[in-house]
Amino acid sequence: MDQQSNASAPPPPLHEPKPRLHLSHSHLALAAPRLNELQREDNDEAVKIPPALVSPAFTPPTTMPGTPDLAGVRIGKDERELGVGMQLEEKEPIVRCIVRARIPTTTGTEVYLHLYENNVDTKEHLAIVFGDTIRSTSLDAPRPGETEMDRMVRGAYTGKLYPGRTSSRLPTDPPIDNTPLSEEAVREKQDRDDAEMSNTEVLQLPLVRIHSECYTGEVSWSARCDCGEQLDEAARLMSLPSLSSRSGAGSGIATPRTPGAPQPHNPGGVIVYLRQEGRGIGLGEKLKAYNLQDLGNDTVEANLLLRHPADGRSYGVARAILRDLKCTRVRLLTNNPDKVRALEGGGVKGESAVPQGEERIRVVRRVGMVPKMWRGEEGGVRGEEVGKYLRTKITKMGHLLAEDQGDRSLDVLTNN
Ligand SMILES: Nc1nc2c(ncn2[C@@H]2O[C@H](COP(=O)(O)OP(=O)(O)OP(=O)(O)O)[C@@H](O)[C@H]2O)c(=O)[nH]1
Repeated sequence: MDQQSNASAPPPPLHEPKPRLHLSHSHLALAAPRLNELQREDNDEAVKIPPALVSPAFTPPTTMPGTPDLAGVRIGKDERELGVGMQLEEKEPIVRCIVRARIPTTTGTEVYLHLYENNVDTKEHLAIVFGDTIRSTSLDAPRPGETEMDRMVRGAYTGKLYPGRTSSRLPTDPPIDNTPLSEEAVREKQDRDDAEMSNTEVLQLPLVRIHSECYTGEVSWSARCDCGEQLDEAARLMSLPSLSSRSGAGSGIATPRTPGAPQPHNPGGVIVYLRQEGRGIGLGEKLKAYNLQDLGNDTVEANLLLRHPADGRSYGVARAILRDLKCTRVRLLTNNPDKVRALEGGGVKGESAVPQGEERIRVVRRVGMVPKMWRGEEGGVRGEEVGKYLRTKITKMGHLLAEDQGDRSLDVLTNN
């Protein structure tokens, strides 16, 4: 006998298979000299036994004080132009937040984990949301036939859940308004000149990090890369109390507030966690790349020797997730210019089709991520291997770091 269910009908699937990435000739050309050298060595049977692996150092779960200038640096014209390493997408992805849940963390900060589905791949991309002001439009949208319990179970509630709660909304909540903005309203918002924003206004924009999955750096304590440290640091910065001016930067301490003065609104933060392991090549291929690195290649050469692009990632899903979270003007934590370009819409072939009634993302400021080792701080990932990796990111992948920071850091790295 059919059982009556009061659960809402599942939404239609969003997924369509993603076209395979193509390797450009320039990638192979870059790798060719090293490839020839390897082949020559191979013929001579002279492949050297790799030096012993350095023991992996532990990436501390907590981060040290020390805060970059959270107002960030203005984005210049060059950073807005299309990069060479980026994978172009055929169309703007569509995303939908399937479920959200509160996660109390070991540092005491509560975050809201949002799990997304999309129409370009079958991966479970995530948004880790800090603060209570950022909400997902697709999660909050009512679904036909759903009950209040359904809404609470999928995380579409306001405030906090507690035993016995029966409504997903609080009596004081304003009605849900999911009407798309008119074209005129969008244009009006977009026309505002970001350059005219004061630092105080900029600090009211959400802090965003687009992070790509790194099993080795985040789970198995790898000191080959800085991924684990960057994830911890992004979380630490997003957990800081509202920073209302630059004077708080550098100390890791929020600017003291004058008693009675209006409290600055905390803009919150988002780590978009993309399942693009190994810069998009997957864990298996990344492990092969590590073996090629032990054989004397750098991180870019190793990818190319495996016939993968130096960087096989794309950021359309991140763009769509940020729009879903209504984070359209952001401070972006990154050294990677491709992320700035891609978020602003440079990652789609031809004209970027931003869905009607939605805004284009603007990276109003870029906040650099400087490794602790470079800042002369304790902790963080250190060692010769991460040094080489960071140097390659600067010299071959165009990562943006101030000259003096770069030079100093390279000294630290090479004298290690
Ligand atoms: N193929 C490959 N991938 C790596 C290697 N080391 C780290 N990764 C991957 O690189 C990605 C980390 O990049 P991110 O930290 O998101 O970004 P980024 O390009 O370094 O730029 P930032 O925003 O400045 O950190 C993850 O997917 C890692 O798995 C490597 O040696 N080879």
